[in-house]
Amino acid sequence: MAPIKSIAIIGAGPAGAITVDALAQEKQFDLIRVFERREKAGGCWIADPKDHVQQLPDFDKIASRIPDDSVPVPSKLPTTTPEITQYRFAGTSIYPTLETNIDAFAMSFSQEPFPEERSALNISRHGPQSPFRHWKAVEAYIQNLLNRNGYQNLVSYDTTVELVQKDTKTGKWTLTLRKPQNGQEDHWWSESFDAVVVAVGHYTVPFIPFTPGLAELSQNFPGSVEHSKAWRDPEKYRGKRVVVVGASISGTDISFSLADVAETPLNSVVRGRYHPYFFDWAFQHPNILRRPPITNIISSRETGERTVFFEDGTKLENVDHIIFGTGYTWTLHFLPTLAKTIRNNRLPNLYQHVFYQNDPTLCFVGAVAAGFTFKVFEWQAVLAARFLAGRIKLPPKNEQIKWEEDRIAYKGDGVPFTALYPDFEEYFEQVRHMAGEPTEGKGRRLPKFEKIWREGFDAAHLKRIDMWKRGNEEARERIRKKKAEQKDDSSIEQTSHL
Ligand SMILES: Cc1cc2nc3c(=O)[nH]c(=O)nc-3n(C[C@H](O)[C@H](O)[C@H](O)COP(=O)(O)OP(=O)(O)OC[C@H]3O[C@@H](n4cnc5c(N)ncnc54)[C@H](O)[C@@H]3O)c2cc1C
Repeated sequence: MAPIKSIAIIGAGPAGAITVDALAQEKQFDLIRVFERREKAGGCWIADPKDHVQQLPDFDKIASRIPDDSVPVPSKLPTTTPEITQYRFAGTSIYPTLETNIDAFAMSFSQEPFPEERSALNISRHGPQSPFRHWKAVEAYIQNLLNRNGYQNLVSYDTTVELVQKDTKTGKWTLTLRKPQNGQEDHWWSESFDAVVVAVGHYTVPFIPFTPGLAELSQNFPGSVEHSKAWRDPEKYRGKRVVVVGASISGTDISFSLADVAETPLNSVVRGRYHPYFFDWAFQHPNILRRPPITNIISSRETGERTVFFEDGTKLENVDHIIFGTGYTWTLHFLPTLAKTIRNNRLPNLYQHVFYQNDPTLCFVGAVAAGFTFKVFEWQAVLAARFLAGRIKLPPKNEQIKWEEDRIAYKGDGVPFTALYPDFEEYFEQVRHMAGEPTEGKGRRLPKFEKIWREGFDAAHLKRIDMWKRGNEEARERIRKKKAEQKDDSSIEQTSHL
């Protein structure tokens, strides 16, 4: 491999930010450039400045199983912004009360502890000593990482990478870039690099399972179908008849937040990734009615019908809202050939989830499922940086392929392939050994995996279970009191009739 002198990083979220530091600390590269389509760093942890996303636009696209996230880049540079761009920019998942869901110290990078400050708005459901952090603290944490050492100068904000192509003659990667120009035509240009690190996350394009009648419902009753990405505040749903679909992190949080707000009972569709020991507690809320998956929806603008049918043959009429907490679809619109190979929310041919086997000058940081995210990004970033600096070699391609085959045999070929849970330590240590130690002060040092991180990770889940148990108990108490009051009222009434 020819020496790597210039590197492009796509994305300035947590993965991109730590990659900048890992690359810079190798002190080996002439040029590091970061391209970020948002106006500032932070990725998933920055709010939409306009916060206009009450309902996601272009519902037809998100209702299909695999949303089309591609922007055609013609050989002649276009003069107008492709329409679909609107959809790709469609807001963030940030809502005012969002907090981290794992303990701050288990989530932080190894050399940058999370600031001590607790929930900025003091809205934590876990009390003042919450181990979790408000999203604004995470945003500041990522931006601080880039503020040091002049890293901000390396970032081109408001810049979307629309296409990445390898020129086989020069061996360089060419990035086609686009920057909006304040009401005027977008500015398009290209830049070339020896290597590219993709750090774009995978929480952009909402996934909504195909459901007969859903698109019609959305058309007949705009605002009735939403994705958790558009979730902001429970008040909007007060007294409304709501179905929440999904029982992973978002679906559970939304169901629990609505249980005392929406019309009772709240209908929660629970199946699929439902975790019997963890999320189960939230669904034991007395106001939540678990429902099996939706089979069909019938709606009519003329008659006002909005009926949802479930797998067990039951139905629910006059539904006001269906909220899908059904996750996101991985997309890579700027690498169209690779994008086509994405299956079951994983990109095949990535050795150690980082190196594209056919050409390891294309690396990925963050192409893994949730769990210890920030630290995993750090380990991956350091591994990629050491390799691109020419300080370590990768095993031959056949061994890389064998690694992937073995993992498929162990984890399957779907989402669990990218889940490092429960073998976090094994992966962290493997990557650390591969990356090796810094030489002559060059490179970021990776510490040994500490058991305490894992304990912190598990403790966070226990804290959430405690919160749910407390909430359930309080709700039961409220219901008991209400029933007792009603009983008192009716006995007074009866007495007065005597
Ligand atoms: C609601 C929600 C809550 C979460 N809570 C937690 C939590 O508590 N703890 C935890 O560890 N994880 C959590 N996560 C997971 C989250 O994905 C990670 O915390 C982390 O933000 C992922 O970092 P990333 O850098 O890989 O991706 P992102 O944070 O998504 O950043 C990717 C960046 O790439 C940019 N980008 C994408 N495509 C392009 C392009 N073509 N050109 C230029 N720029 C591009 C994006 O604008 C973005 O800034 C949560 C996710 C969501 C959605």
